[in-house]
Amino acid sequence: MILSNPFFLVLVTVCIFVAIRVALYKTGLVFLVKKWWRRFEDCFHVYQSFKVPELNESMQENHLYGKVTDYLNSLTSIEESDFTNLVTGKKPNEIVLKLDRNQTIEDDFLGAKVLWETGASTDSTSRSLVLKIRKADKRRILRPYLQHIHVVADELEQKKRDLRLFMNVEAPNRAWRAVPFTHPSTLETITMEADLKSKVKSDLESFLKARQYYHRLGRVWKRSFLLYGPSGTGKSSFVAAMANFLNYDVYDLDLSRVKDDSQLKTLLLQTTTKSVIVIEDLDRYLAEKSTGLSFSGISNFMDGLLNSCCAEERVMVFTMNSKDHVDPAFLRPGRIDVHIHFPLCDFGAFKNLATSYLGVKEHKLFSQVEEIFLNGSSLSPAEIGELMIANRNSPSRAIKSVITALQTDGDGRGIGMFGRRVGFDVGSRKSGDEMVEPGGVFCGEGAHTVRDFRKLYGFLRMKSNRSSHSQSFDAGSANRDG
Ligand SMILES: Nc1ncnc2c1ncn2[C@@H]1O[C@H](COP(=O)(O)OP(=O)(O)OP(=O)(O)O)[C@@H](O)[C@H]1O
Ligand SMILES: [Mg+2]
Repeated sequence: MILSNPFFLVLVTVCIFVAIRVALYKTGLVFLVKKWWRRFEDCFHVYQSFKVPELNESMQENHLYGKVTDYLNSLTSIEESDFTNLVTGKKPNEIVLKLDRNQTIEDDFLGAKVLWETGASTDSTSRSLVLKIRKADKRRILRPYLQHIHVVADELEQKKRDLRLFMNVEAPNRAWRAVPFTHPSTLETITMEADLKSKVKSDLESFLKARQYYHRLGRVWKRSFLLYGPSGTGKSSFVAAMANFLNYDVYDLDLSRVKDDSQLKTLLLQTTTKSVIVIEDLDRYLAEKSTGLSFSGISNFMDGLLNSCCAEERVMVFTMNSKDHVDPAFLRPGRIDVHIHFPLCDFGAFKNLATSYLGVKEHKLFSQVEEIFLNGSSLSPAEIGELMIANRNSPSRAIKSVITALQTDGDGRGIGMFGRRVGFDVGSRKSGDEMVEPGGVFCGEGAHTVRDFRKLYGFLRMKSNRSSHSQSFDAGSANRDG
């Protein structure tokens, strides 16, 4: 009676399925079943195999083997492999997975499944890899798949390499001297508006992927940044952070060591791809006019006009304290693509610094600090950072020392920053745009407007209350600009 009841039968069947499923997953038998299923499925497909030996016929290294190995070790499916090696990576505490011999690893490409088998070569001394592609997919995916491996392996190689810092020297036979570049600054350690930081990040990311795009437009694949702002606001640290993010070498070009335009050309010619070329304090050089370099020499250098071989895949960065007195021709779109303003600290930046330097997100003294910032006082992140580092064992003491410094050294400096912020930017800045392509400008200014008005209000209040402070404001401002 019970057996003939359909509800009972359904219930029993469901229970049996659930029990089998639990048993399969709990015991790991599911992997065995998957393996058998794959073998069964493979019976209905014809595979074509391609061997990638470690050594070629003249016993030299086959570069493709290294690239494929790097590529396979980067696949997430390596974790599914029956046997993998765990080895230490380059970074401290990093552990990476590496395929062992006689393993099979699966990969998906354009909807097709491919298999890689690792094994010893026929002579059993060198190793080899075997790619198995279904015959039905071969024509469609083989070439693009190998191309894809090349691209991914090159990217991985780029990430692995040790960065170098090049400085121009006045030696007869060589233009640049290199030292290892180990600056610890990263985009994460730089205090700047979160929105602006993510814009810079995505700008750099899209630059890295834009080779075809630039070439289609007939443009050299390079991007130029202008970092401007008072001393100690993080411009140089940001250059290092950019280089670390891009994984590019840095060429630090000291213009005072360049005799003439032709030497400048030679220096550019001797830079390599995947590099950040930096000229610090360009405004100072242009103001001094004491070098043998001409306007066209410098602007051609900035354009990377010589030809694509020496300007491709480069990021150029120019830093300035102020762009007010710089000929706008130097700053026009195309010559400088992105302008980034590095202001003195406001309360938001102070809080970010307190979080990273002191580990405090909130503090009872913060309201007092905010009040002082609203009154127009400010210091550079470098100045505040130093006070915090010196007092890092006691956040209260650190914040008190910042308050004292703001009241003494920082009086009126924030107003100077404000004065610059409301001023019009270079001609390349289009109204309302924070970023314009090409020749885009993204400055943190737009987002600050409300805060700026509050600062202006604070400043006017301060001026009317304490007219004697107008002198210290001027001095602060002069200090900053000088
Ligand atoms: N925005 C910031 N975020 C985090 N640290 C900062 C920031 N600005 C400055 N610092 C710290 O202050 C120090 C000096 O900064 P940096 O040399 O980058 O300033 P700069 O703008 O290049 O100054 P200058 O115009 O004098 O060359 C660095 O040690 C850096 O860590
Ligand atoms: Mg600097």
